[in-house]
Amino acid sequence: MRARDSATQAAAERDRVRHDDRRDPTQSGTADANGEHPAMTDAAAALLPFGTKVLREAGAPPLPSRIQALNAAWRVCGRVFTVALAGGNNIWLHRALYAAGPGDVLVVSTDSPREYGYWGDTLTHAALERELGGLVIDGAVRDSAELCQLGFPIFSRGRCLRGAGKEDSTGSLRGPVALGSAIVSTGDLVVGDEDGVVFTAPDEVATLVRRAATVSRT
Ligand SMILES: O=C([O-])CC(=O)C(=O)O
Ligand SMILES: [Mg+2]
Repeated sequence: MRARDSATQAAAERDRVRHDDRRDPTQSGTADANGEHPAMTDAAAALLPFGTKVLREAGAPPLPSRIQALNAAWRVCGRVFTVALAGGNNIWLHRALYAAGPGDVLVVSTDSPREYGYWGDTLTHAALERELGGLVIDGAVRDSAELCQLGFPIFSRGRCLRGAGKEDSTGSLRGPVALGSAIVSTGDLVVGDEDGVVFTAPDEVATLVRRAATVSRT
């Protein structure tokens, strides 16, 4: 099977799973034939049953509201892998694809006042091949029709036609990144849905889940 065919099939399967029941931990995320979530950490699986609104009310810090799902039906939940980009250049995203692991969600800061389309269909096909969990970027993306078909969950500032350069440039992987006033670290957990994106440190997950269960009941 050609790589693109298998990536498209994988995306279709993810989309099917995601749409079946977006709040049921046995049905959401990237499930294998046994319904298991091999790429999802236990901490991410604990957050999976809750929407961002409940998690926010339970105390999870939000990312800036300018970062929204490209398709409102998408949901993302996983371990964070951070990427810092120099404005107008996406070489560190290409590097991140091969440094991040299955299930990881790339959380990306950019430092340019001008807008660029940092991510598109080519990077999405590579991310699907690498079984990454999603993209959260404080910047824009392009090729949006293809992105919506591929189903890889993308949360961004919207769309921009201007392409990003690929020259070697300043940037980093795995360091703390600032998205607005939120500081996100590799190993944090991130959840995104139609209302926005929240994140949490791993040692806060148990408390957050307890509070979220209470919020859900009230
Ligand atoms: O310029 C880039 O690498 C972003 C893009 O359009 C793609 O991934 O298809
Ligand atoms: Mg493209």
